[in-house]
Amino acid sequence: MKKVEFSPSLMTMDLDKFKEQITFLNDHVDSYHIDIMDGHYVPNITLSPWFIDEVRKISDLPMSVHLMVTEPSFWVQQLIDMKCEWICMHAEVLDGLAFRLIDQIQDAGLKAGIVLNPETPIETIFPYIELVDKITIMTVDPGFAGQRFIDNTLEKIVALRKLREEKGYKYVIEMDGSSNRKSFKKIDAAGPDIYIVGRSGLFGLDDDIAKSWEIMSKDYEDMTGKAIV
Ligand SMILES: O=C(CO)[C@@H](O)[C@H](O)[C@H](O)COP(=O)(O)O
Ligand SMILES: [Co+2]
Repeated sequence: MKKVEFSPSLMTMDLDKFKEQITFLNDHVDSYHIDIMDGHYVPNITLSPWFIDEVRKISDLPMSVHLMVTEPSFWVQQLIDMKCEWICMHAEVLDGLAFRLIDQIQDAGLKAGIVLNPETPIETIFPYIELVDKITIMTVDPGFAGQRFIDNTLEKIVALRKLREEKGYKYVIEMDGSSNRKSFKKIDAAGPDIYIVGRSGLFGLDDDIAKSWEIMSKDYEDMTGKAIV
């Protein structure tokens, strides 16, 4: 069975424990999830390219940027210049830009991802789905941590897996939003490749990141019967 990956959403980490948490997670996770918001696409402002540079000083792990912005072109070029390994853009702002931006990212040797809001159907990205390296299904409304899990988004994960199997597409499937003890079982049944874990699933579980990781691993194992490897 293919290994499930966990990618911490760093906007929910404890900034007063930045070095301690990143140093610990470097040995346990496969990538970092960096939420960049512009205050327009969603009514919030969080991380930035500067933050990626700070993480890079103490980590060699791939960074996956989740761009919640109305002008993706501006941010994409900056992230390409920084050689950010995964650049993920919301499908809802890609009309008339999708092919150009996906090419731009991939021509630079980086990976292009597409993110879908809870109410956006997977059919929206069918014209370019065969090109993309990752598809992220939002399981909450974008913009904030601590929101309720939207169950019917999981149907899209199931459909994407089926489609990949049938057509031989290359994308990996990621979920983002409120993955924790309460939702692990239903997420596991849908079967994404990557779980984004934030405050409710990881950072908020204990003051000590090693203990939080241990609790999260146990939660996942209790709820799915599978160990985190
Ligand atoms: O993109 C977003 C929110 O717009 C996510 O990456 C969240 O940062 C994460 O899903 C929070 O998870 P919880 O803290 O709510 O569990
Ligand atoms: Co995100």
